[in-house]
Amino acid sequence: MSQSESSPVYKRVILKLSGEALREVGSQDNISPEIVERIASEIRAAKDAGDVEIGVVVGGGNFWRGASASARGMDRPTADYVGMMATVMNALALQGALEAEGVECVVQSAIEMRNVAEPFVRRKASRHLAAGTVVIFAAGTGNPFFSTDTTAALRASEMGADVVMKATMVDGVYDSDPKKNPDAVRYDTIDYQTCIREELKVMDSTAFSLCMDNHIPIVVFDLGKNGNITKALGGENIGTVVE
Ligand SMILES: Nc1ncnc2c1ncn2[C@@H]1O[C@H](COP(=O)(O)OP(=O)(O)OP(=O)(O)O)[C@@H](O)[C@H]1O
Ligand SMILES: O=c1ccn([C@@H]2O[C@H](COP(=O)(O)O)[C@@H](O)[C@H]2O)c(=O)[nH]1
Repeated sequence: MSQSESSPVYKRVILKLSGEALREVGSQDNISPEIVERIASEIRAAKDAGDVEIGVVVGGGNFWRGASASARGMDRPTADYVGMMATVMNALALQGALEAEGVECVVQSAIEMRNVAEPFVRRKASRHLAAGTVVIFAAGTGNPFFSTDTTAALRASEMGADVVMKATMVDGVYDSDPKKNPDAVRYDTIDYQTCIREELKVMDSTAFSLCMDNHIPIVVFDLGKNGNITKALGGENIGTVVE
């Protein structure tokens, strides 16, 4: 992929932010204001640098994961609704940080909570994006048994986005989980079918399938490295491309 100054590589992007990455390693706080500020300033820099429309889906893994709570005995749908609420907390924190950076921003929630967020309305969200406003999609899909990765794939499909950028705790897609296998090998590019067939758990298979069906490439990159969000949104090749 090459970047030209006159035509941005991506017109409309869905940026999936890891919830887990919002927590500082070793801290008791689920959200690090410093990390959120850094992310917000990188998003601002990307907007300043180019004409890119940015929708954000934020995960909830810094607070809660429904599947883990369910494995410990909690009813799965209830556990999943708790997880979706967690994403709303992260969305509000990010909204505050973006506004402090002077970035126009709204939160749209898939579960109605009008005191803190607009309800998710597809056409309104699309208009916000077209006007240059960052839209943070909170509360996942609004349905249990899904993930925020699937939410990113879904919102990207609905919004006609060019790409899903998954900013996470690893720097790409490997042939096995690099956190468990130090000998894991990273791919520069990989196809959706291989990710699904080999059960590469960097994203769930529903998310891979939805992107595949709608021809939306996915870029997986390391959120922990300063400047990566700005680079990725600017079209720099800094992770694994799934297409
Ligand atoms: N084949 C693989 N390649 C890369 N990462 C993998 C692979 N298999 C498993 N993983 C794991 O997937 C994780 C990223 O996916 P996951 O959805 O769990 O995180 P996240 O996006 O940070 O989530 P959350 O938003 O829930 O906090 C990585 O931290 C990595 O350990
Ligand atoms: O559409 C959705 C999205 C999320 N959930 C629940 O929220 C948590 C946190 O999301 P992550 O993708 O793990 O960051 C998730 O574990 C689910 O429990 C959901 O139910 N539906």
